[in-house]
Amino acid sequence: MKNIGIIGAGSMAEAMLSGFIQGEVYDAQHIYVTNKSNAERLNDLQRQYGVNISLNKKEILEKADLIFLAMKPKDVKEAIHSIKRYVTEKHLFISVLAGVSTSVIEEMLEKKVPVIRAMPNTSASIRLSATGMAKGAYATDEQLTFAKNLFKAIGTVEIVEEEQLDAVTGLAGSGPAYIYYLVEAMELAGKEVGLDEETARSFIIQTLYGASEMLKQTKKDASVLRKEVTSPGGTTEAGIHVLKTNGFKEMMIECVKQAQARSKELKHSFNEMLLKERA
Ligand SMILES: NC(=O)C1=CN([C@@H]2O[C@H](COP(=O)(O)OP(=O)(O)OC[C@H]3O[C@@H](n4cnc5c(N)ncnc54)[C@H](O)[C@@H]3O)[C@@H](O)[C@H]2O)C=CC1
Ligand SMILES: O=C(O)[C@@H]1CCC=N1
Repeated sequence: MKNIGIIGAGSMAEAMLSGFIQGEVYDAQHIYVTNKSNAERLNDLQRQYGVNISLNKKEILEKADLIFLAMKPKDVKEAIHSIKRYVTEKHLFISVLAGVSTSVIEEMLEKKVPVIRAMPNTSASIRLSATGMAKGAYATDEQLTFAKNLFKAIGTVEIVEEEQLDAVTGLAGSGPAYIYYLVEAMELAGKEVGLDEETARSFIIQTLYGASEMLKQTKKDASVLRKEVTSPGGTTEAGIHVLKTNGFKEMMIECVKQAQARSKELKHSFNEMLLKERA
């Protein structure tokens, strides 16, 4: 695929194009970005990354053969309506939209277009995304392999059943935000235990990084690694007791389940919409 077109120039789009450029997967000159009408945002992206920009959807579809859909789910219908007349057999679509199934996109495009769904996260911007991926009815295995290799350049990729993408969204698509929220709490804790902001932040980042690498490199269960930290009657036990007695695990499970449920809600709302339109 020579050129990519990214429709929707927001947080996820920027994370991906940044990763593609950093990973030398696509030169900026081969990336075309558009959004609904925010020329200033597009100019900022062009200044920062050197990508091509245009508010002319026809131009984007003519220039690019690989098209990323990266608008919010609520905007997908209008976005697809604005491009479908320009879609040809040269196009392969990769959608990163939460909760919008490939069949819905195919129906909105009114063509048997190859569509692949990817659920990355914003760590793609530093090429450390965790991406789940599934192909639609008209995408080939070769196209799925191409898409997988593309996202492997900006992190890890797991091919899943499309039905599992709601779970992937809840766990990993939204996952960075849970960690950032934990860090916000730890930063407040650092302040309350008498550390200045910069010192606390430095300790927190290294502790998170170290724990992440311990999980990755030792391949030990988190419960085992936690026990290795927890001296009987020591400081860790005192801290973990607070988490246990306040339902920390139960809250995290519910957090992920609610995010998955929202992804399913989005999916069902689009299916309902299409059913009504067919009627
Ligand atoms: N932000 C994240 O961490 C992740 C987001 N996603 C998915 O990526 C998509 C975008 O999310 P964000 O980047 O956070 O949203 P965002 O609001 O930052 O970006 C959305 C972009 O779509 C553009 N847009 C809206 N209507 C359009 C139209 N008709 N034509 C062209 N562009 C249009 C907007 O101008 C905006 O630039 C969502 O579907 C979300 O589910 C997926 C994984 C992670
Ligand atoms: O919050 C959202 O809906 C998007 C999808 C996964 C992460 N952000």
